[in-house]
Amino acid sequence: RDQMTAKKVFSLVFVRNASEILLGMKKRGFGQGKWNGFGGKIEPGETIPEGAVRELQEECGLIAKELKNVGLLEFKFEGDPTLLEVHVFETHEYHGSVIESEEMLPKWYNLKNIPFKNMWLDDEHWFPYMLRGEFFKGHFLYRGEDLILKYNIQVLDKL
Ligand SMILES: Cc1cc(-c2ccco2)c2oc(N)nc2c1
Repeated sequence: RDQMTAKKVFSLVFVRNASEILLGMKKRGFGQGKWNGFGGKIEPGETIPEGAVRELQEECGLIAKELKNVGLLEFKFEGDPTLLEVHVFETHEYHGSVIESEEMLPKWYNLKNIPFKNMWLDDEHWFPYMLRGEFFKGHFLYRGEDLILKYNIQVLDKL
């Protein structure tokens, strides 16, 4: 059946320094109660990187001076035709100071101590690719938020 696949495009930005990664505890809405990168829906009229820079500043106060696209994640929820397309970025060069927002409580984590038990279940599968600097594409099928039915991850050469 040719079902209109409603696609929603999101950004997801991780701020890195040599040994740490900045995560935000989502205080409300989608993904509430989970540590994640900073991001949100790409708005009409903005490019994906522009949306990524905007959401990062809105959610934690930092202004990214450069963004590196490190991967692409696609999510489906069983019983929901919507495809979530999440463009993952890293930044190592930024200015401003980290502030708590209504959406997010930011916290630096040592790369050896990432709180996967309080993150989306898919993160444990693809974080190693990101931390190795590999460009990855992953697809995950969820049943609710607490069960991954199927997934695949591939390492891609740069686009
Ligand atoms: C289903 C899903 C969605 C997101 C998301 C939405 C907006 C930004 O990210 C995720 O992020 C992570 N790490 N796992 C995720 C799973």
